[in-house]
Amino acid sequence: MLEVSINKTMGNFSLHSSFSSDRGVLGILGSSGCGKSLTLKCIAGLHSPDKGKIKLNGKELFNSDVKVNIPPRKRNIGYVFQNYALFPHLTVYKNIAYGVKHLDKKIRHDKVIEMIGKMQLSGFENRYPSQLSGGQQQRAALARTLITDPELLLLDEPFSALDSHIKHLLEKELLSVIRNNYHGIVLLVTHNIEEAYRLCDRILIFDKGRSIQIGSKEEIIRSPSTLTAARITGCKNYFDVDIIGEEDGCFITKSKGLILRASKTAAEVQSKMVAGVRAHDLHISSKFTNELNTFECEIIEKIEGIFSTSIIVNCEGNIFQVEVSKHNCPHLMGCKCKKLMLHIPEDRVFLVKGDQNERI
Ligand SMILES: Nc1ncnc2c1ncn2[C@@H]1O[C@H](COP(=O)(O)OP(=O)(O)OP(=O)(O)O)[C@@H](O)[C@H]1O
Repeated sequence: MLEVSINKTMGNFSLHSSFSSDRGVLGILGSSGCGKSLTLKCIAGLHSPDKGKIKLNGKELFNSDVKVNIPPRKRNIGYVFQNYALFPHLTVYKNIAYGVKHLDKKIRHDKVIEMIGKMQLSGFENRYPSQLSGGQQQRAALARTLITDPELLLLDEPFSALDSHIKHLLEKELLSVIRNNYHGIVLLVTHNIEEAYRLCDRILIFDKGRSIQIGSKEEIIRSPSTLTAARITGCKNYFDVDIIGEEDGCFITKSKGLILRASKTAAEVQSKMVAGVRAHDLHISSKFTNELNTFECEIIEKIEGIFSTSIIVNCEGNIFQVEVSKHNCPHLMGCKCKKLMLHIPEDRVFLVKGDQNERI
């Protein structure tokens, strides 16, 4: 178990990071400059927090109250950076052996060969980093870290230096390598919600130096706690609403001409809130229906993607983006009609507090 509760000021930036994580992959998500890497560096011991505590599997790594600050090399933490940080003048074999140079020669050799096999680098032992592909460099960097048996693995945007077409393949590969060979705690920093969703069990969201929400990925997508958390996790539709009543376990909300039902999930509801709904949770149809939370809407624009189309509609004065799969709704693609029915499932509408500072 990793427990972090730290404060640090760097120039005019203040970090307040507080979360805990057990085994499995925790994705750290947030916009640029919000303190993700700084948090990792504090955990690894490369920066010292001004105040707070860091505990790993019951061992105190940092505690400002009793002046504990274990040096980085004694923390038993593996750190893989964006650019892999392999030694350019050492071969793959020597790069991997570097982390266990204190071991007896024979034991060290056996360990390095075993790790080279696990990371599918057999045959590349004598190559230099410049003679490897991005994926091979990434696996060599991971091998060099995992050979030290770290209790915690920190991955700071390990895919950012790769082309997008091989990124997907390498993500899958990295994940299976980690799942098969590593059973500790993994923190993975990423900008990308899709990547976080594919690779992680839980997600931690950062905003302006603060950790603002942690939970299972399903929970974070279903119920973001703030407008920023909704936006960072890719929500396209949000609008101001007044809460005008309650009925059958739902809030009745009003936004311009739209009276919308929202399941009661928000912890604290005030009279004015922001309602959000994800583009892929909305349904549109050309057939008229009287179903609850279903409204007539007018098509403003269609933005065609490879596999799906974004349909922008005006519904009672509110603009919604709806994601429609081309495969499932081919009839909507060629549809020339201007009016459609928009269904907004009540259990997919979340309510968060409005904050003008959080608007884009
Ligand atoms: N050594 C430093 N000296 C002064 N300020 C720093 C230092 N390192 C980081 N910062 C500041 O701390 C803030 C957080 O930086 P951090 O690297 O943690 O961001 P991040 O969330 O990882 O961003 P990105 O996703 O762009 O890598 C930034 O405003 C940055 O300018």
